Amino acid sequence: MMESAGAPWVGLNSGVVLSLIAVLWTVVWQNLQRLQLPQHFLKRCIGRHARRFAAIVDPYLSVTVAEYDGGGRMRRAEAYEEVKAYLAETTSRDARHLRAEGAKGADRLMLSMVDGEEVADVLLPEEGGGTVFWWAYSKAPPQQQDWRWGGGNQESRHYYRLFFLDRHRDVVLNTYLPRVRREGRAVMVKNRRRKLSTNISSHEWTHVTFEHPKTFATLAMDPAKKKEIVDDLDTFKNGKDYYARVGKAWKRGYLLHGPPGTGKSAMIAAMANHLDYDVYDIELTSVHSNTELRKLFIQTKSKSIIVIEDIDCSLDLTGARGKKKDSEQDNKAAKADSDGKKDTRSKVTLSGLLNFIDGLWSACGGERIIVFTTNHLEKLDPALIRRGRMDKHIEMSYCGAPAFEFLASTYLGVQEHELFATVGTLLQEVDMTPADVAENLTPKSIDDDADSCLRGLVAALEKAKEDKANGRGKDQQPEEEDGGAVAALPGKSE
Ligand SMILES: Nc1ncnc2c1ncn2[C@@H]1O[C@H](COP(=O)(O)OP(=O)(O)OP(=O)(O)O)[C@@H](O)[C@H]1O
Ligand SMILES: [Mg+2]
Repeated sequence: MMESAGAPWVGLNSGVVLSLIAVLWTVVWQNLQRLQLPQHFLKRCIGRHARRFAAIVDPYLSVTVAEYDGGGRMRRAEAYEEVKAYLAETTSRDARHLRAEGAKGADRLMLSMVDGEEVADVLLPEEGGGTVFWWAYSKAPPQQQDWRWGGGNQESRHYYRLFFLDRHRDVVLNTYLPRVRREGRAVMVKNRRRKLSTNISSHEWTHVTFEHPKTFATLAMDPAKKKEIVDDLDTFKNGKDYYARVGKAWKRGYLLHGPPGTGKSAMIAAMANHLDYDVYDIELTSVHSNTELRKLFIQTKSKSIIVIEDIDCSLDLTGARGKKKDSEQDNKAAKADSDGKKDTRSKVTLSGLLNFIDGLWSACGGERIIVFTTNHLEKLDPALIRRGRMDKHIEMSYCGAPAFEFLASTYLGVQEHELFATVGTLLQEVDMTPADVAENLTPKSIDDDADSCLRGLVAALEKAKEDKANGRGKDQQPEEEDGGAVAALPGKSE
């Protein structure tokens, strides 16, 4: 049953009616003042009657759910997201003008109201049924905003407003709104498309839908090692109670190290797919200070993997903590180089990063994984990678025979072949990354088959062996800019 008679109060007509009443009220007020009645009498009189009068003029109360609440502009209010999701699911049939966004699943759309649109909603039968509420969607004009929200940004902020009668106050606050939030959360989970976010500037994330195909099923590595990692991730994901019980922040740090092309980035994608988490890829060189790093972190949501790739390249970490006073370094970090030289390294300091990892973790809720990757483990400050910060160190190494056989099965669909033994022996003699092996196993033309691909791989391995014998192997490749030799190569673990 719809109380459609109530609609005009919140519709276009309400504006006209209220204006008339406002004019009348002003006239009455001015005449009362002219009568020169004592102020306290006026106040008491108005106070007593004002609520009753307001209830006659507009019997509807309202609850506003704003896009950004008291937490500032950093993060959209959860309640707002939940109401939006709830209304998208339950009332899109009633609204006349809708906005559509892509949802999970290629053909699906998530619908929401456009500005100024109103829809009705009713209580469920078990909640008493029948009672009608009105939801309106609108935006606050820029001048009404808190200046802290946008600085110079004059964008409007949106809000949902629920209208209801005074006699329904209890049921709205204690039954209806809690259900709206619950159901909204369920809709969000259903429609959730995972995001890959990266910081385009020092304080702002931008995101695309995360659709990386890599899974643990297609990641070549020692099966025992793979199982250990998958178990570790599962234990973490299901460990909410455990972390609460032992009083630890619900987070886990992984350090992936190994030469280029050994699958570190592929492993991160597999982790995100396995856990169904979002990924935040922090580009440290765009972050100008520790404060900005903190701001970026505060904006991340739970159920996410925060990634800092090639940590040794983006940050001057070695011994930084010992050499300089932290606060001094923090201050300096915010300023440009005095000699005007362009510094491509981040101004984030080691102490800033350490605070970021363990200090703030605890304050910002849980279920976050942080992953560092590096090609040079020995360059990292021990403080950064000690257990408790980087709980699990995973070495990604050159391709061994088992990894090769796994790749042959994935890429070519062959489990056995006469060249397997030759490839296995050659892989013991030369270092080839899984990336290079995978590339050799990828058919390049329509005529390529398992045979030709494997022969190509054998040829590539023999050439690498010859180069190594002639002193042109990987170990002799260019030295680093700072003159240090390329790190000692880790042995095969497979
Ligand atoms: N162990 C592996 N199993 C399956 N594919 C792999 C493996 N290692 C690498 N690859 C493939 O090789 C390519 C490069 O790998 P990836 O980018 O993960 O290397 P990386 O270790 O992150 O290198 P870098 O240190 O240069 O960032 C990817 O396409 C990936 O799918
Ligand atoms: Mg990588």
